[in-house]
Amino acid sequence: MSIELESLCQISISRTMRYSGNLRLKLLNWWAPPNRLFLRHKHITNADKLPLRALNGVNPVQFLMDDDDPNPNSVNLLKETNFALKCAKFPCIKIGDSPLIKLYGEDDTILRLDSELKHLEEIEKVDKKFPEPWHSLGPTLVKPVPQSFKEENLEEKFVEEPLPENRAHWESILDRSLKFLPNTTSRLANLLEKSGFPTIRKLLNHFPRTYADLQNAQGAIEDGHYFMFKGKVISSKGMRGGAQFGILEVLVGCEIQHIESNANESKMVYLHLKRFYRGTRFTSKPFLDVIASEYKEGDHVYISGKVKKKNTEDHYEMQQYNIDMLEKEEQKYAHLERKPCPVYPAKNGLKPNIIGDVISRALKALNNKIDPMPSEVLSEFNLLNLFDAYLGIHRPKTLNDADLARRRLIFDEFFYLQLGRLFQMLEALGTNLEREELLARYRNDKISKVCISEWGPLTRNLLKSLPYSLTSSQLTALSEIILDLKRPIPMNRLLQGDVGCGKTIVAFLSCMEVLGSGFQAALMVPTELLAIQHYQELNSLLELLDSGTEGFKPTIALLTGSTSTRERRIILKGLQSGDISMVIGTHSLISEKIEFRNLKIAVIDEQHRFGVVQRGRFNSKLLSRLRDDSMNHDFNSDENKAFMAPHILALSATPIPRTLALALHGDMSITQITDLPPGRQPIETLALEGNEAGFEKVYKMMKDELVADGKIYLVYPIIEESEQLPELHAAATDYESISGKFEGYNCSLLHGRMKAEEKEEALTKFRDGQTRILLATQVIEIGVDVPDASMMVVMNAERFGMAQLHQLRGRVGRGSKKSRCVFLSSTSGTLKRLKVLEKSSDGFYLAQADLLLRGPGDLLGKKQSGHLPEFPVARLEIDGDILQKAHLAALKVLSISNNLEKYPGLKAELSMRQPLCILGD
Ligand SMILES: Nc1ncnc2c1ncn2[C@@H]1O[C@H](COP(=O)(O)OP(=O)(O)OP(=O)(O)O)[C@@H](O)[C@H]1O
Repeated sequence: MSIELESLCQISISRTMRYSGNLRLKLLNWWAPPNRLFLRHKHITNADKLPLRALNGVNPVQFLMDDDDPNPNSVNLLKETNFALKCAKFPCIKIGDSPLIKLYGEDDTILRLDSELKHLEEIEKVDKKFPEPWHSLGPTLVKPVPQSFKEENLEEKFVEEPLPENRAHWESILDRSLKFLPNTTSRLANLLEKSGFPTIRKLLNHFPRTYADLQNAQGAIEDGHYFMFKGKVISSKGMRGGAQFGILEVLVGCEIQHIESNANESKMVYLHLKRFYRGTRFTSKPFLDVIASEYKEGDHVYISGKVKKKNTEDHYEMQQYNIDMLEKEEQKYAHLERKPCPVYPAKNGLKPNIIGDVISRALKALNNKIDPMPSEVLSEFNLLNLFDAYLGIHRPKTLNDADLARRRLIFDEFFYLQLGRLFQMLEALGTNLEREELLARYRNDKISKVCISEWGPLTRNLLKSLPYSLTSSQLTALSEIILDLKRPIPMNRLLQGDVGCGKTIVAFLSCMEVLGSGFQAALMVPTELLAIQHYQELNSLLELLDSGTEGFKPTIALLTGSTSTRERRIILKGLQSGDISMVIGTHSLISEKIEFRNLKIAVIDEQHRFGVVQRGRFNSKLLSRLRDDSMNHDFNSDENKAFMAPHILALSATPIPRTLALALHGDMSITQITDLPPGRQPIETLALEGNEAGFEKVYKMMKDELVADGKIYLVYPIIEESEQLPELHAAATDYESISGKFEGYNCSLLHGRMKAEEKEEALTKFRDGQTRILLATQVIEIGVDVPDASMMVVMNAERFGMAQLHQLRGRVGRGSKKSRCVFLSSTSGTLKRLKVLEKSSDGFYLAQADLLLRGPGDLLGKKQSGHLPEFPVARLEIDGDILQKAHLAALKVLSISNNLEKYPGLKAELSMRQPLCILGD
């Protein structure tokens, strides 16, 4: 009985088995020289796949079924099997006289490149006991291939394999299983899959940990180093290594320059290249002869890999190597340039060499059609195409190649993140016009001139009444915001500025622009204290309004957790009816019960404390109302404007470097206030050890400050003394002793456990000058504004993060008075970090330094960094410029095709990387 294969390269026995119940094919073949199949007893089990090859491409291969099976059942079963039935399902195998049986479905049929020899090698490679052949480092050189195994032709077939309809080329290759790679047995593919490489993309994204220096073996050859050689094969032997394995040993002689003596002298070194094949079946003579015959005496070869000295002088052993045949004359005499050699990290027990070897094969299977990135983006942003990037990172000729490749791969990480966020935002918009409008805004993020005359009368009125003039960056920021407010789509803007730069007034004026045209505004802040402060400040500014001109004075309400039920009810009613124009409050503003009549702007102060989720909730609450309403969606009609999602203006004093801001808020426009109001004096900063001498010095400084009419904040890490942390100073505990020490100057206490009115009273007394020393915890960190506070002392300062300390320091120096800040450390060891603050008062610089020092997670704190996506290659702290480019590129792509219809490849890639984005989260 025989099975005929029709140019078939692989049979999945498991499919046959499944199909034919208990059928066990006893195949006699193992591996094949040109015209015959070697017969060997082998039971094929359910899981086995046997790679086969049509030996001359035309004649069918014959498999002989062994009728001498010691187990008669299998033969009987075979005989009893109704092949006619099977053949209907598998029409390309012929069993006996039956019609052909097809083993795979149309899509799965892949022409395999496997040679039996390669198959055996792979089995070796997964074996843990022996070192594996080393992956190729010289892709330009020719590899010796046994005559009958025409690898190149088969590779071509792999690449040109017809793709299923609607599947882009890059999608079909990069996202395919490793099974489809040339020379990869299913056993190896399964092993790779289990180790975390289910697709070719995953494998190619396993980047080298570092690059070893692959040197031309000209000088001294050091043990354990990577070298490349050119030489001639002296002998090639296949040997039995006992009953369990076969060994191929190729001896190569290389003539190298002997640098220890005269420069013109050369010497011979001998390389013993060893490869092991584990398994009794690899000990047979025919097998050993065939592997040995791959290399013939006198062959010119190129070898690269790690050397190990042998006992005999000038003899080296190489078990991790790559060998390529040098066929062209110029290759034989060309100088070998030193180059980087990728060193891969192991993964889930999989050895780096196996990984490197499969990566080599994957690279061979790719071509430059795999890149979905539009060519205009590649050229505008000076990027390598993806194919070259993969080659560059895995097989660089120079370290510069690797660096260029790395930049392209980082670009992708950022680009798809930005594209996803922007795409999602555009998807949420109804019409094409709105999308174009939004993109136009992103493109012209910066405005060139400020036109105050185009602002609303209320805004101009308040501006005129201010006791100071806005700085130029405050004016530009406000213009950008007002321009956004006039547009028919919701703004999503982040206003950043260092502590005390005057963001609040910009936010107030933005709200006035909206209130003046009859809409409502909401200002949400993280603490009650801040809500009260803003409420008081806005009311006192409105008092200054020149009531004679326009006559409209908006009504402002304060809504916090401490607002009484009765008052709350009145406020909610007022917001619903529109009688209240603006509400300032804490996160109670996003509670479900609040209904606005026509909210047009929501300002979120210190937005990083609320996190992206809460910001989104504010938004979606109103969005859902918009969707629920059965009105027509013409955004320009006045009625509909009331139901449009509100404009969002987020304020952030935490100086997030632009890089981080983009990564976090890729979907937001960013405005930065870069200057401070005039007349500010630099804060004199001192970092001291909090020992006796340190405290004495500080008390002396405090006394001087009080005598000079100053006001002092004392900041503590905790409220009450703690037994667990005896070294920490506590605000409430210190109150008595400080009051005693500075007799004649009143002190007050402010901490989170106090009631809202008590906090307000303490702050008001301090602001009014009734108390001159305020002992506080970090509740004052955010937004507290007492312009004439002139000194701050922070106890156990190392307990606070750098950004936090910078925020705290920003509570002083907010007026024209010269101010000082002292950071006291618990020990001398912790003083060093605090000294950085002595040198710089630039929040952005400090944040950047923090980012470099501690990485993004630490800078933002756990809560917020959870919103940061993970970047496998990129490091936010150093790759900010690439992120910026990626942002621009994403905008460019979307402005050409805002639904990505023109770029199906990008869309496919995006859906693969961020499926929720395309599906609609
Ligand atoms: N252009 C200006 N000229 C003079 N003083 C100004 C100007 N703008 C704002 N101020 C004042 O500067 C102080 C700090 O402003 P504001 O509280 O708005 O800063 P901020 O950026 O919100 O700071 P923080 O991040 O600390 O909350 C306030 O007292 C404010 O009145």
